[in-house]
Amino acid sequence: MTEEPRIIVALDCPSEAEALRLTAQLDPARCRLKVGKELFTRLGPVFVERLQRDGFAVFLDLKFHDIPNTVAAACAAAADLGVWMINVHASGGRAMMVAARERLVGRSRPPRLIAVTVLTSLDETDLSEIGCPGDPAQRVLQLARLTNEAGLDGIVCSPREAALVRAAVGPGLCLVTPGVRPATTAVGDQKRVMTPREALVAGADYLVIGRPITAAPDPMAALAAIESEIEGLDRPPAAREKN
Ligand SMILES: O=c1ccn([C@@H]2O[C@H](COP(=O)(O)O)[C@@H](O)[C@H]2O)c(=O)[nH]1
Repeated sequence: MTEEPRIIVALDCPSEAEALRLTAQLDPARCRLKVGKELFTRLGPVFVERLQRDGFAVFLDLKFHDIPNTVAAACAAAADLGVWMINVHASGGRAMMVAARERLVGRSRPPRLIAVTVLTSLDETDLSEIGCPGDPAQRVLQLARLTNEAGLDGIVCSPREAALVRAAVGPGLCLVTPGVRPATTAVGDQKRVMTPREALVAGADYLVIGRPITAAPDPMAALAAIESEIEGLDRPPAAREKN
């Protein structure tokens, strides 16, 4: 595999031993890793540094959502770890996203800063219950536009909204999509999903995939099957230009 990996494996594990058992089977040339709230709360920055020493590019998925000053400071702390990508919630608003972006200016290798639009575990009914009635895709689009205006590098959305967002904001915004399920795997708590191939065809730059790989009997074989499914698909410009 010569090109930069488009698959980000969500390393959602209950312990360091379990996480290392998995990463020992994964190849940093073929996937990036996403460290989320569970692992970071248990193991902290030291574990992130360990993964990077092992050669993995790390997306630190802590989804900051707070007042601008607090989020900007948290982003600076995350950037100090030297990770590849960090994120905030777009619903924290324009001022919060701008503050986060500005706090990263001047660093020699800043992380890519992206914003979560609408969690892929939510559908129209869930959104209505939290006071946001309407089509999830329209809300994603609204938050994608706001994120773009705030000058961030990309968004997290479901692959179902990728084509709509691409058409509206163009090739410059990086689209990172969880909610990806190979046809034979369980959907679980995800509600807006597509297969890996469908996601890339729709315009996703990166696929975040957890349980279909991490819960597989042979994680590397599961990753290889996904690679075969997406082989030959062109990389969208946002991913080609900025790895
Ligand atoms: O909208 C979102 C934002 C983040 N996630 C994260 O992605 C992975 C998905 O894991 P699967 O096992 O493939 O469902 C997980 O770490 C989430 O926290 C998301 O799913 N949706």
